[in-house]
Amino acid sequence: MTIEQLNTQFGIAGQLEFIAGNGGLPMIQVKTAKAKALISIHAGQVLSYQPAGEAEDVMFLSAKAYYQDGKAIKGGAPICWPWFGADPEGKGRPGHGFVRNRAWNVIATEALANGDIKVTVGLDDTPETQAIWPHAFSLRQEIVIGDSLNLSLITRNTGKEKFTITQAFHTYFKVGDISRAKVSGLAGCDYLDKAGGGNTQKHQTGDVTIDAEVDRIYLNVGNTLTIDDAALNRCIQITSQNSKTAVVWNPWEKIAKDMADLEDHDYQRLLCVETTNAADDVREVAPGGECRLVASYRVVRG
Ligand SMILES: O=P(O)(O)OC[C@H]1O[C@H](O)[C@H](O)[C@@H](O)[C@@H]1O
Repeated sequence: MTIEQLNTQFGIAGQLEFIAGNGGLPMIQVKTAKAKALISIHAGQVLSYQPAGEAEDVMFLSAKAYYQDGKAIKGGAPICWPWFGADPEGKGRPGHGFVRNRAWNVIATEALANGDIKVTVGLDDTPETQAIWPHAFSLRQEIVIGDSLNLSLITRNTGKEKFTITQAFHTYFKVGDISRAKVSGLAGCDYLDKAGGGNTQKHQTGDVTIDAEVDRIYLNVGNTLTIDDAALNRCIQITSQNSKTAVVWNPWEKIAKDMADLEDHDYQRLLCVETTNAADDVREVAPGGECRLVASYRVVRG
């Protein structure tokens, strides 16, 4: 569909507009009394979310991000699906699955009675996806933009055999200074430490602080985590549903330098705190069944 057709069918006057974004990719711009947001239809990915009255975006978006078919967009809230991390079957398929680098569809847009905007984007199986992952599915992301940002990722099994998935909202949060940021809510949890390519189980005591590469899958987590960002003088509260694992990732200096789609110093300004079903938190979806992963983000002060 052209931008004009998208606006005719799904635009909401004064609040939601389709635009040609970076790389000419179709994007959805939302501006309401409560917040503004930018959503890419490519990858079905929220790129930006800023509540009204806040000086800074909640999300980090790389100035060197790719905006092209076949590539993931570095920043915002990429969707890892139907696997998180390396190919679980070791067949050489791409890390983090195959939906973060291809076009999705707009399913619906709606202005809710409370002033929030709801956008639903989705992807169904095609012969191309069947060749990568031989299952029939309907994947939907419901994005509700208001005082908080609520993301629901809904997997429906439209085939005749059960399948299993792991998945993530691989969200990049913007931080003012990584050396003064911390994550609370994970004390007492065990985690798989994947930094440096390792995979050892460790135990978290106290808040998580970052002064080197961090790549961890926390196990048996609760449903509220908080990023305390002293430099921006704000906290971001992350609440989840149907998630027993959370990933904390920061590439630190060397890996950031080696990534073509990050500026050298970006590691100081980003922190991924990912709401996931990862590691042993594997979900089985029966024929006709569904699995719903939910993450909500809210800026909290004081
Ligand atoms: O660069 P990407 O493919 O987007 O992955 C970035 C990172 O994502 C996750 O957090 C993984 O745990 C990391 O191992 C990975 O390096």
